[in-house]
Amino acid sequence: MDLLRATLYKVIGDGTKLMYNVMVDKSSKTTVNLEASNRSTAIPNKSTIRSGGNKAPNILKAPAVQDLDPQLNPDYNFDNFIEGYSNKLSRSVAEAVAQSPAKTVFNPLFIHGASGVGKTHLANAIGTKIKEIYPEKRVLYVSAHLFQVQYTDSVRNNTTNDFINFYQTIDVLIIDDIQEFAGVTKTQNTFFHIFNHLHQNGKQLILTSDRAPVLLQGVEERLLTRFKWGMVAELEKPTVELRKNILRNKIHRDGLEFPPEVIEYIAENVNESVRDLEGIVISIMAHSTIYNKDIDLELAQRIVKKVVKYETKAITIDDIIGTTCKHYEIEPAAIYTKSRKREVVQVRQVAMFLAKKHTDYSSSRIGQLIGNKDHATVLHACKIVKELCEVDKSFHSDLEAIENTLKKRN
Ligand SMILES: Nc1ncnc2c1ncn2[C@@H]1O[C@H](COP(=O)(O)OP(=O)(O)OP(=O)(O)O)[C@@H](O)[C@H]1O
Repeated sequence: MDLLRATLYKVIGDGTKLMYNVMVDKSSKTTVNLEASNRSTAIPNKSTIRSGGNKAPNILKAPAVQDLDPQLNPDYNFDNFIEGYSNKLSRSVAEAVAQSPAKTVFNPLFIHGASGVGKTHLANAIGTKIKEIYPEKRVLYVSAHLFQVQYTDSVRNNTTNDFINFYQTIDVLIIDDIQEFAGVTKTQNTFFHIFNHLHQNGKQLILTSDRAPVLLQGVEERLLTRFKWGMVAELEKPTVELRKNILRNKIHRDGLEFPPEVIEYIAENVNESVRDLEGIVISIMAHSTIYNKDIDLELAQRIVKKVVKYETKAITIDDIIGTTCKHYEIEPAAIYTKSRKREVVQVRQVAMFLAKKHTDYSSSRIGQLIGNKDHATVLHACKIVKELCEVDKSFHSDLEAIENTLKKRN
């Protein structure tokens, strides 16, 4: 008793009251699961509760709502989850679940999408909102990885019953990155039982994954079918408009000011993940502060280039001809004619210049492919284009526009 008391005071707090009840079932040699109210409990003084981080679920602590740290990130809420076309559906469903956990048809709610599109944010937002509206609910956010570690520990320590009992007391269970369960059969099996228990008892499950259920290889079919019982909602890659809004919001929240063309540039070129957008804002801010430099397009371009993998799919002569003709509004067929019309000649020259700059073809080959000319014509075209660029602003910006279109075609 003394040892137990001293340990409880140390771990939970002074004055923790220990109540226990030992039942031994000699006939079956199995552990008896008791209802929470009958089970041994240790109720800490409210003033001395310490956040244990739910690292290893402690059955002694399980029944007290106020003693369960939901492990939610309060920075991830609905207020700062910006809505756009690509996440509208998922966000609406998430809000419905937050308003009425386990009372909608969205149970389980399975949110999937590529890395950095906001799955963890949205899942946390649901949990945070539920805690706001229903403080008495036992909400728990846990990564699939941590769930698996806890399960493995419980097997090692022979406390798997406690582990399962603990999870069966949760009202809203959020498991992030469920794809991590692939290939770990025993964890899946245990989760299957927890899932069934919670679902049958009217508890809400929220799962996130980097892929849709049908693509989750290494996850048992019986789990996959359950994942599809409720709502499978995809968070798509953010559209350019959403990226702009997220950027503006972040910049505003951080008390910064970025010129509009910088926001446009970042939003147009960083199109995979919101995490990348946030990283770029931080890098730009750091560079501007450390080097005492204004935030301008040039700085943004330098930083974006380091972060974004420009897929350098080789530019072809056909790409160049197509883009240049489109820009100058002439038919590509005109390039291959003998026409000496000024506009056709100029388009040929621009195409030759761009081919020299962006492809590895020799001048003779470029000449052959663009209007069947010789290599001297190609070199002459390059010289003319360069000279024109230096003296004619509008010609220069035409060329830049064509080059930008060529880069973006990837
Ligand atoms: N719509 C949004 N509005 C505001 N911030 C967002 C939005 N979507 C994502 N974010 C932010 O982007 C970052 C990455 O989001 P999050 O971690 O939720 O992505 P994820 O899809 O869970 O990624 P992963 O699969 O790699 O874990 C977070 O800082 C998050 O706040």
